[in-house]
Amino acid sequence: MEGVSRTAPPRDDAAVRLTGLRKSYGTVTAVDGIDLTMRRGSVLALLGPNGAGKTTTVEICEGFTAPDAGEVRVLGLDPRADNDALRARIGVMLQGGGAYPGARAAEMLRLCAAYSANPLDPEWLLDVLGLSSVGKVPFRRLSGGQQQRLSLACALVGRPELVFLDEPTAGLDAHARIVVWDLITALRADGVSVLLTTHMLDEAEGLADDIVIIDAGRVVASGTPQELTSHDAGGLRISAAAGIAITDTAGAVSRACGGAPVTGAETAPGTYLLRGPTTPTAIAAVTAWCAEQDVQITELRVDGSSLQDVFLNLTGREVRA
Ligand SMILES: Nc1ncnc2c1ncn2[C@@H]1O[C@H](COP(=O)(O)OP(=O)(O)OP(=O)(O)O)[C@@H](O)[C@H]1O
Repeated sequence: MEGVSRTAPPRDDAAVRLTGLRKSYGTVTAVDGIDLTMRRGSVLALLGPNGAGKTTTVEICEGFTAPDAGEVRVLGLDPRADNDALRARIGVMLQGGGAYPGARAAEMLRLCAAYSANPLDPEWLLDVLGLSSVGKVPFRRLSGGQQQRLSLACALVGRPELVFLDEPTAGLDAHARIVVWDLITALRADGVSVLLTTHMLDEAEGLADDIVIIDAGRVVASGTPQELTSHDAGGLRISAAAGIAITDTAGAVSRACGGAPVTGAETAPGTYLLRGPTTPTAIAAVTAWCAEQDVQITELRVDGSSLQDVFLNLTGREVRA
């Protein structure tokens, strides 16, 4: 309009931006105030134990689930209000194929490709994912791993700018898993943003630029794999009878290590973590103290600062709890 100056709204450069996201199902709080920013062109892994709220978060981003509260921006758009505009720009890996179970694999992929103005070549994608030989097989007759790979192909065939992958390698054999990892790496090199959920720490560590660990619907840690692991100093993990005086053990280790700070905690009955030095002197001090107290150690392990340890320390659970 002449004489009216319009200022374009600022472009949201994040692939995904979540602010104060909440979602409950009846009395169950699935997402309890998640804030998250995902950079465009990056791979972000959402990690968390079962029931942490990963799938709910992703479903909200995809526009399938409405949040109770909070703001959601995906490629700068509202996934529900702007669903049509967004649908053409994102790829979603639906569990179970999200398709007519009678459709043949290649047919299904071509159908998905037909929704896009500039799709990838479906035959090429079938080949890359090792599905060429089952192109004529109906979806329901494919093995679980083949169905999984076809779902991935359907998510990618439209050349999305951003793709959501909910446990993309769950149930795949080692070879297929590597194929999928290579594909995700290639997508990232092409500038595609990838948000994946996973229970596999090596997958998150190997693929992701950024990791967000969620537990009970909240973000408990986030950062690059290096940032997450460098904050955790590690320690000595001990298994012995329940109820030993672990603070005394910590004191003995500290004295042996020249007064270095050492803290001790019983993380589960009979399982202890001594945070502090993990040197041969520290280990010798632990075994000497246990010998003096007649405490039988059944396991003594040096915890490095692996993502597994970070995860365990933050959530108190193994990844598949
Ligand atoms: N449609 C639903 N109706 C009721 N409760 C639900 C629904 N979807 C999820 N929940 C509950 O919300 C919580 C979070 O579930 P969600 O599936 O988001 O977790 P998750 O981290 O993806 O778990 P998993 O790794 O087991 O898939 C769980 O307690 C779950 O039982």
